[in-house]
Amino acid sequence: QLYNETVAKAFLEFYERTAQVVWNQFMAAAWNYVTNITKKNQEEMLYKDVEKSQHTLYFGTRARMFKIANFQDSDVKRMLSKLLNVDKAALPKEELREYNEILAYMETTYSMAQVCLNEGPCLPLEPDLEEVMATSRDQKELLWAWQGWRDAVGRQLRMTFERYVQLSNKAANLNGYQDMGALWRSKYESDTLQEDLEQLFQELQPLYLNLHAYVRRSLYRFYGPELIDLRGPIPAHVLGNMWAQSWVNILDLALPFPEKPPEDITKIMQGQHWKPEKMFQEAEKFFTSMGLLSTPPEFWKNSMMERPTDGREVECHASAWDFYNGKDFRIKKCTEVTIEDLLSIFHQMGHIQYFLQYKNLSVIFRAGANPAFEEAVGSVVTLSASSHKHLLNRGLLSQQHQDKEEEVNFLMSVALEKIAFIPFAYLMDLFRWKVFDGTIEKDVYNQEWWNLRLKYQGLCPPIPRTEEDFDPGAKFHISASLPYIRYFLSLVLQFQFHEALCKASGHMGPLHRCDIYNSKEAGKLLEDVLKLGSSKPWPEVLEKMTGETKVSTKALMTYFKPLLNWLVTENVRQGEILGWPDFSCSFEE
Ligand SMILES: C[C@H](NC(=O)O)C(=O)O
Ligand SMILES: [Zn+2]
Repeated sequence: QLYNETVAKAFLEFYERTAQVVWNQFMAAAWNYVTNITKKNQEEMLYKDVEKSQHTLYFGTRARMFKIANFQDSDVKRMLSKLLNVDKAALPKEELREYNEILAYMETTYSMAQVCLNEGPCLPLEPDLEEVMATSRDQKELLWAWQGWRDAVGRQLRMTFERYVQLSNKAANLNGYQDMGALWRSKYESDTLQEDLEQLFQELQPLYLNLHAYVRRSLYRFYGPELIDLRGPIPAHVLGNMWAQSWVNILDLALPFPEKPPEDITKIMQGQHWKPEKMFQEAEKFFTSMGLLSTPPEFWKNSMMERPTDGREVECHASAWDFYNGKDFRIKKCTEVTIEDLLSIFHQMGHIQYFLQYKNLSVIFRAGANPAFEEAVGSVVTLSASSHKHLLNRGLLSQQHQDKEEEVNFLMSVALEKIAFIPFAYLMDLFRWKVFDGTIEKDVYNQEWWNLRLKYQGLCPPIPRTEEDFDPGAKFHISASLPYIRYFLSLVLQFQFHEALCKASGHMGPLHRCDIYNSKEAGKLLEDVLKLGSSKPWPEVLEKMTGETKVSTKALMTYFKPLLNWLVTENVRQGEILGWPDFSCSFEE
């Protein structure tokens, strides 16, 4: 029986009404679990997850009966096609339960893991181990934290991860995808995604290789030749971050003009007695200054802004939550009073602003134009918020600091965050796509992980690794089964957005001096994009914002041009070898 468009619209309305309730109940149960990790709360969450999957499956199978090809209404067609992918709900009941238990086990193992000192306290990742990785300059202490974390998390997850891969691929197959990597990539609605990503990566290589060579020299000066080989990869534990994904914490070792050190904004914040709530208010104020939406009272009442002190076990990894009832939106973060955490809160508040802007759309369209758009919104605001102009205006700097040398110092601090991140963000899903498609077999997970870390990031493990280890599992998004290519694409997109919003705000001059704070024009441009959610193909949404339909590295390269010039000159002066030719990391069979 040919279902027609009228029936389809009624079907979608029925979906809409029921989905809001079912999704809201699941989100509430999931929130209760991650902010109070107990067996009971896990059971409650798993139960609500089953209900959500039953709902998804009920509507997903019935959506198949519509011949949408000859429908007129493009929204109806787009909504129905999105319902067709039911993800893990396609698994048989028993396997779905096993899969959900595996997902909960991996994420909980990560969130509860600690590294214990010989005698004395056990340290959690946030804030303790991350603090060690950021501030210690004793490579033995760094090694202790680096190895301890991987022993406590990665090793525990290895076997479970193998079963996770099997069930993920089975779910993907049941939805008509080759493997789970193919299902993840389908969110970008592009049949040239992988080639386009490789192209973007290649364009950014000169910037990364020059930064890598320069930082390697800086680390050589501090740690000496027994630790750093000027022609080789950098050991992964001395970059200021547990995963070497951001190098901003070793700015003091890599400052181009050390005689002009930047002000320590963390110290200034602490000196001004900033508290987490004030950090959240500061981030919200940025958005309202642009004429964008403010957060409802529920946000301030229900968010978790600090690690609880009542003994509750929580998942500290920062995240933003939409409860799909148009009213309840939250951020969960174990906030410390630091500039790094302030910028992270700007990022999370960007997710909240997206939720607020598209809250009146159908639940089916309450998502970013693609996952990278979701990540880019908060990050683009962070580019303005971290500018000297903005920090000075907000009383977080005492002077503008913009002579030529201070400007290079500033751009270096941004590059240590953004440019260092490029190869890490790229390889995270290169690894998982290969695991899902079988290119990387389970008995060489760790060796292949480090092959990619060497090839793309120019890093080696500080000590030989074995196949007892599972180092990728020591990164939150792998334990939580969260795709990561969104962050790579967002890295390029946020500079494209920044250029467009700065232009709209009437900014003149270098891109890195732009601050869109208070710009209603920039706010209007951003609002028009965010309120579309995922209702239109993302190239159309990108064109609305930037006039372009393709992701382009041009804006990013413009932003960092002064730094690249300085880096190339400096690296030539030092006679640096770019890259790490003919090196391999030592590996125990
Ligand atoms: C970049 C990414 N941000 C996030 O998860 O919010 C990370 O932390 O690895
Ligand atoms: Zn994010």
